[in-house]
Amino acid sequence: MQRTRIKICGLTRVEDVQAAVAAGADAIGFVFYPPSPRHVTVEQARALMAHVPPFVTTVGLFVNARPEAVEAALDALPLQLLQFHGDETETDCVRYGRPYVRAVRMRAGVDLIEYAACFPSARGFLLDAFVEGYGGGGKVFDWTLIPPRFDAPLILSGGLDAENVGEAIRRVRPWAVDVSSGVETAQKGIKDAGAIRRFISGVRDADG
Ligand SMILES: O=C(O)c1ccccc1N[C@@H]1O[C@H](COP(=O)(O)O)[C@@H](O)[C@H]1O
Repeated sequence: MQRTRIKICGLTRVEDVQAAVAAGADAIGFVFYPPSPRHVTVEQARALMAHVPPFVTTVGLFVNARPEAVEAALDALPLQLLQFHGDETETDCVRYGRPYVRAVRMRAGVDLIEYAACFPSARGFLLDAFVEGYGGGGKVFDWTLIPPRFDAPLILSGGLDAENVGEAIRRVRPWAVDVSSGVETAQKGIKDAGAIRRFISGVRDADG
């Protein structure tokens, strides 16, 4: 059985980075999108990333960012993977010459196979529920919209938490899962170490 990879996203505090790493996260996401309550500046991200050990992937999340903003982050930070979560085209995503995953905002009518064909350079597709404000909405989408045969690595997100992640893995069998709201305290951007541990246990239980 494949071991489902786990990304914890939207970290804003050192203690949350440490909690995610200690619990066994494979990847840590930083949100460079000013309207988000999880937004971090390049300087904040630099301080947080100093606590990420080797072999934990650092992911930079961007939403319709100006190229200069993405380049400034890439110049200053050891980002290993980019996550484009807005309306970026393939040309927008590929211009940095870095590995990236393309977020797909899932709702009725989205044809994932057709969508993926427009992004042949993507390393994988991150499926999130369609919400106003682009993402991090804590909303689950209809997993039956995912075609049963989909070749690229699929990262499932959107409203996952410790209670539903096991069922999500058993039904979708994604390459990875990604969570933000589902491991937070009542305050967006502030993670709950216990919720992170429970989420990761839920993934491991489903992996068997
Ligand atoms: O986290 C945010 O604030 C955010 C803002 C804009 C785009 C994406 C964002 N987060 C990503 O959304 C998905 C689902 O998050 P959730 O678990 O439902 O809260 C996830 O990939 C986050 O990284």
